[in-house]
Amino acid sequence: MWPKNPAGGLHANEESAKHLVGLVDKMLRSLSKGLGLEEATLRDAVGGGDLVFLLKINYYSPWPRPRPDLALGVVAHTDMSAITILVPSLQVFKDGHWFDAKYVPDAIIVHIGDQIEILSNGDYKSVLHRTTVNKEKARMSWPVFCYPPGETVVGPLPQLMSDDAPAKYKTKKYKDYAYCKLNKIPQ
Ligand SMILES: O=C(O)CCC(=O)C(=O)O
Ligand SMILES: [Fe+2]
Repeated sequence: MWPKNPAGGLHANEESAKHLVGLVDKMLRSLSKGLGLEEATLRDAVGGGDLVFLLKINYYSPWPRPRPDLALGVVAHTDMSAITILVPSLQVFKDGHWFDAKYVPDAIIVHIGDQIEILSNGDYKSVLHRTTVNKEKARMSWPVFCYPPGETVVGPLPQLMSDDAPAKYKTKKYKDYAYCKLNKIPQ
């Protein structure tokens, strides 16, 4: 699916994919530990070695109209993935305000996606984010969405639930979650 041009593009993509797989593995281990669980818990819950990595290329053309600050590239949303890896230059919502996640050379952003929020029964929050447009410059972003195979059943982890902490989310197949999200049907 990867085009032959630009030359070297395929190689660069394969190399970065290798690093990404390792990084995501580390992140999921740390996130599991943060919940007081076995390191492999979240990774196993999102499909283990079958976790899907989807690279999406976004192109935002310049917006040479009055008040580009009022136009949005992508409206506010959370990602339905487990986690998303991308380079910062978007806005995230925290404590009732939008903040610029400034570009820091060599840094990446890791979004918690909906599936990790569900598995953690709300202990981790799927980040609400959006993108803006620029008057003169086009902008591109290359987020990688990491999500479970469609048949994977995702719900709050039983280890995290008790009489005091009942399930806050439904348990369902990822493909059914994605269908509802994409079609704006309540989960
Ligand atoms: O363009 C970006 O930086 C992020 C895009 C985004 O949030 C998405 O594609 O889900
Ligand atoms: Fe997003």
